[in-house]
Amino acid sequence: MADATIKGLTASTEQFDGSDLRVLIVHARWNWTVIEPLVQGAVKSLASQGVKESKTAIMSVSGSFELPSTVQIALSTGRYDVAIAIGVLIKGSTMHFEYIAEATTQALMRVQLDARIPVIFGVLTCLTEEQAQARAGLTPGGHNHGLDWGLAAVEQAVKATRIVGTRSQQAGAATRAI
Ligand SMILES: Nc1c(NC[C@H](O)[C@H](O)[C@H](O)CO)[nH]c(=O)[nH]c1=O
Ligand SMILES: CC(=O)[C@@H](O)COP(=O)(O)O
Repeated sequence: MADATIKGLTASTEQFDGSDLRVLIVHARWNWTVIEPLVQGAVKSLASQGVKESKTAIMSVSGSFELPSTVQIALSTGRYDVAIAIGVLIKGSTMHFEYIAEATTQALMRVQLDARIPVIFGVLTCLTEEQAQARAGLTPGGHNHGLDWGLAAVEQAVKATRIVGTRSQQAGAATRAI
């Protein structure tokens, strides 16, 4: 019998309505065979929670290192309620992996805190190609993590809206304060 695992995302007991959300996906093109199913998984998950295709923007960048700046610039437009940054780093023979993994992770955290808009961390940091394939649901027993990123995106965006109000409510509050 295969070893049981306790790992993984437990679904919330609450259902989140994504129908009003504007979602940005920025993905790298490095390691495309794994990126493509991850992006498809995220899109499928968003749609299953009501996010409209017309309100889902998808942008690509070359590598994971380019994710933070592009997410930051896009969020600065005020057009999105949440972003999902998707990249796949696979350990090679130099220290490239370690530097990019660390810098990209730190930068994506900074971008979401500075923007006060949730950024979902869809960056896999894999030691082997097989690890990446399993996490994109490409091998038996694997699981497409893009599905989880879509769930996290809608939950975070809805919860952020509950805390600060919708953008039109925020605009109203600012006007009254002035
Ligand atoms: N090796 C991987 C990279 N490397 C490319 C960098 O992310 C970047 O595009 C380049 O250094 C130019 O700034 N990117 C990945 O996403 N995954 C890798 O495994
Ligand atoms: C710049 C690169 O992508 C490359 O030199 C990194 O090499 P490795 O993945 O073998 O560490």
